[in-house]
Amino acid sequence: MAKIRIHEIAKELGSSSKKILEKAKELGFAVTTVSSAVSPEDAAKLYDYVQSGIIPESKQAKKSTTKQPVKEEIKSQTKQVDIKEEAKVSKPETKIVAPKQPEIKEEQKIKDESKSETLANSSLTKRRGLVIVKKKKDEHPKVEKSSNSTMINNKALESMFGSGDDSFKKKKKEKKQFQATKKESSSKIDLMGLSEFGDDIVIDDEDVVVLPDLTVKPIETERTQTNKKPLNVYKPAQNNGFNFEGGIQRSSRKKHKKVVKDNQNESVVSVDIPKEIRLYEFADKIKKSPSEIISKLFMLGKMTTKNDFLEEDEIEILGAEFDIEINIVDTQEEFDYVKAYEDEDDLHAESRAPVVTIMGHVDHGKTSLLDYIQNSRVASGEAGGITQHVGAYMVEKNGKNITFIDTPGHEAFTAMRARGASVTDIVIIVVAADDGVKPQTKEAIAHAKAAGVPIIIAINKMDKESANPDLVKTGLAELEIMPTEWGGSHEFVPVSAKTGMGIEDLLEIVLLQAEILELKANPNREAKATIIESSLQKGRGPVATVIVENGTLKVGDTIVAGVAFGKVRALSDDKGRSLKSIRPGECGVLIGLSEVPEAGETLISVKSDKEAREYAQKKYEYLRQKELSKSTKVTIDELSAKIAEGELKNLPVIVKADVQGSLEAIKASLEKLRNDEIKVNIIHSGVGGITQSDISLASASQNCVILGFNIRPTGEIKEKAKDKAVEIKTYNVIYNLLDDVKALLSGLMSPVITEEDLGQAVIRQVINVPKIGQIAGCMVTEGIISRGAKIRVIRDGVVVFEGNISSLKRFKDDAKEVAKGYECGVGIEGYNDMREGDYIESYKEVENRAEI
Ligand SMILES: Nc1nc2c(ncn2[C@@H]2O[C@H](COP(=O)(O)OP(=O)(O)OP(=O)(O)O)[C@@H](O)[C@H]2O)c(=O)[nH]1
Repeated sequence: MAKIRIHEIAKELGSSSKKILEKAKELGFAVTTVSSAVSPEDAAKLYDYVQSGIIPESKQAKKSTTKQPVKEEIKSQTKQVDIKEEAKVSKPETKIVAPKQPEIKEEQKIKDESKSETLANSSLTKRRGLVIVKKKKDEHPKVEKSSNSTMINNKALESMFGSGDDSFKKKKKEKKQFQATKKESSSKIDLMGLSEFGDDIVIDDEDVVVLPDLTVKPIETERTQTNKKPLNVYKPAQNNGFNFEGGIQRSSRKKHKKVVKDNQNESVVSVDIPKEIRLYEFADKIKKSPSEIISKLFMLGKMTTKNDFLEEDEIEILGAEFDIEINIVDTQEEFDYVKAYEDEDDLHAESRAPVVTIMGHVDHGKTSLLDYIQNSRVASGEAGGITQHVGAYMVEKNGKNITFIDTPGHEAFTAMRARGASVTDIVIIVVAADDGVKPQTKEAIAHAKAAGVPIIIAINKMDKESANPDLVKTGLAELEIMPTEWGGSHEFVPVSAKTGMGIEDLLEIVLLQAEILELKANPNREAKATIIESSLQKGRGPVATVIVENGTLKVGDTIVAGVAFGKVRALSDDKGRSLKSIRPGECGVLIGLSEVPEAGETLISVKSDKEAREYAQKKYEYLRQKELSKSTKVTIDELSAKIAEGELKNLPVIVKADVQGSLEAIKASLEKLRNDEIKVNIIHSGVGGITQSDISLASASQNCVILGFNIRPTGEIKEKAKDKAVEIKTYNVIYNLLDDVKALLSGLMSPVITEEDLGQAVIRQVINVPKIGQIAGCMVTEGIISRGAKIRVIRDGVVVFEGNISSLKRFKDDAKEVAKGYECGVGIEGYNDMREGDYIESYKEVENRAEI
């Protein structure tokens, strides 16, 4: 075989002859000049060496080249097995070198690419238009490998086009290096079983090839998008590889957290929260936005506004939600003048007068009893004979004072009775000996028991012939009120308010009981009293009946009672005699307050006007805010209930009364007047006469009525009411007021429709009249058949039709009605299926006014 000269090889390789000569020498070829020639095999080795720079095979190649014939010759010799095998391993390439020169070039190209790839590895991810594909190991001849590479190339492209996802993943993979927001699954592209394709980008240049990446556009698009990322709300969601829902929510929370954290850096780990706090104030205290609080509460089923007051449990839950330790502080203490009063030590205490409440069923004689005790005629002066308001009276017995609270017997005063019992030391329950235990007797006992006060039973009307004290005793025994003679612990005193029988005994038992109770108070300090009733009196202003619990109330004292405050201008007893002071356990009437205090309110004497004003103002502000808050704060349940209420018809009323006690009683009774369809809606109420603004308010509300109790409208007010067509109704007996309202409500209710049967007729014959239809020949069997009335057709006891009569004739004449025992012809509107033997029933619908 012709030898090849070094310079020829150099020429072919595009290198200098000198360099190739050196390379040949390095391979140990016997060459001296560039004109020296080498065998084609050696030339191939030289090619390889120059191109790859790898020597190893040089000597071996030499060896094997020289030994090849030997190997072939001694193929069968076992001694040569090692060499043969070695040769086998190292040979394949050699064998195909010559015919495969172009392939070598191709491989070289690939290698060049690989090399450039290797160089590019560090900056690989910045490149576009190239995809790194892992090469298969050199197990196959290079031709195949080369074609394989082409195939891989094709397959890769195919895969990229066919499965956009995969290529996308690949891109993500690359992108990941410079943007870590998208954590996509890093699944690998499986090309021709090359499961590691697309794996980590740490590339061994022997094993990879770089392929053109035709998916460059999407990548660019995505990159552009990526660059715009800051606006992307889903950003955190992409980060967490879970579900979107959670992702979005978490994202927002996370985002918030970040913002809040900055705020929180101002430290909110533990905070003092006042008991009464509005939502926005709370938000401010815990460094959150009100909307965050509102949405938290909304999740808990509470609809709130930022001005609403939060309830204690809401505050606690919110604290837990935001992980903040909350100490609830009671700010009411600020204006809790009662507590401030009680906090002061009471070292000195003297015995005081007992406060007694008389309770009992209506007409059992409470007022008569008190009247007798007082030696006056209170009962006779009362309108309708019913006590209208709570009064307090004082009597003297054996040089000691006893204060009585007279609670009205009407059921409407239940609430006030309960209140009366709470300031009471002893309760006398009056039971008429001729009537026994009645519902209000039971109620009174329940109140007294609840207040935990001793009960004395006065069996009244003992003068009556029908008096049966045992009836009272057995009735009360059922309520666990046992007389002492039956082994119980309650005193039963038979009395007569009419004759005065037993009344002295009753008073003595009261004093005895008071002694047992050891009632004590300190008369030498500021007064603490309870408002029993209050009213606005012309020329006197707000007037309040009080019972002093502790201390002494004196004229000139600075006082506060709820939102009312002032100086005691005058004090008087129940008979109007002026007093200088009222001692503990005693009662009296005072004037001097800034406004009408609520019945049941505690009154305290304070040291300065400023103090009194501050307390009152703070309480006023507190109540006002509370009221405002109450009107806006609704739970979801309440909301739906309110919507349902919209269906409810209501009677708007304005109630005005002379005294607070009556007003409360009327309001309580009116609120009870309701059913599923209607209710009374008290749009305004107050103590005092009817004012211009009451009229304006009433005229602004449709169908509003002004109800006055023990008050009369003056000429001017009357005029205005007439002008504005506002109805004013005044009363001096509660029953009458309630009856009238009931009647008004009944008018609002849908009428009750009832049926009135008129009569029945049996059909004996049915004839068809052309153009008219069926006419039934009937015999009236009961009552009458009336033409104007409604009818129903009854067949075998079953109603088969209901409607109206179209014609009713007696012989040939039209008839208005046909009575029992007569025959008639009946035509029915729109009904032509009458049969012999059917009954026709005639009836009338009557509308009755509904009553509540
Ligand atoms: N015979 C007799 N009649 C009495 C006695 N006590 C009261 N009455 C009469 O019973 C009626 C009701 O008496 P009141 O004192 O008004 O009864 P009340 O329990 O105060 O009634 P209210 O104020 O409506 O709660 C009056 O007609 C009294 O004259 C009594 O001891 N004997």
